[in-house]
Amino acid sequence: MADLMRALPGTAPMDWMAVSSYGSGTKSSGVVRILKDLDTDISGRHVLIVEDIIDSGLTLSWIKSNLESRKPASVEICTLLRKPDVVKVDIPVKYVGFDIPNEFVVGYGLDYDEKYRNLRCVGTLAPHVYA
Ligand SMILES: O=P(O)(O)OC[C@H]1O[C@H](OP(=O)(O)OP(=O)(O)O)[C@H](O)[C@@H]1O
Ligand SMILES: Nc1nc2[nH]cnc2c(=O)[nH]1
Repeated sequence: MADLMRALPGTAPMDWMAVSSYGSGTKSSGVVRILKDLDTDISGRHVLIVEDIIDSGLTLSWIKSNLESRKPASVEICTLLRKPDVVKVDIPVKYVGFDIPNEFVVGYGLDYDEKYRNLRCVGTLAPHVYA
């Protein structure tokens, strides 16, 4: 997020939502839980959702509908990483950093069971780590 903000030409107010559907696994549970909601009223505002990764698209599809129910002026999506499965759900993503293969990745903020977020790169884990 800090890297994105440094790359923007102007300033934009930011707010955070924390949601989880993966928990401590590498497969989506299919249930999205809000761990922390926005503090800002977004009605009438132009909203850019910033995601780290879109995999099945389930999380974003849920977040987008949830935010749209709050009557913003517009909702667009930006993601650092996008996996191929997301084509199965119809989510228009305005800004994509990298399209990546269908593998579970960690690093640069992405975790496996709350580990590896601190890696400066994005990479895959050796299979024995999941076992
Ligand atoms: O497109 P999807 O298949 O829904 O996956 C994408 C979501 O998965 C990750 O969150 P995650 O649920 O892993 O958060 P957590 O690690 O805190 O459980 C990531 O931050 C996205 O929000
Ligand atoms: N850490 C991590 N979380 C995810 N959530 C959905 N896909 C992924 C992934 O590849 N890595």
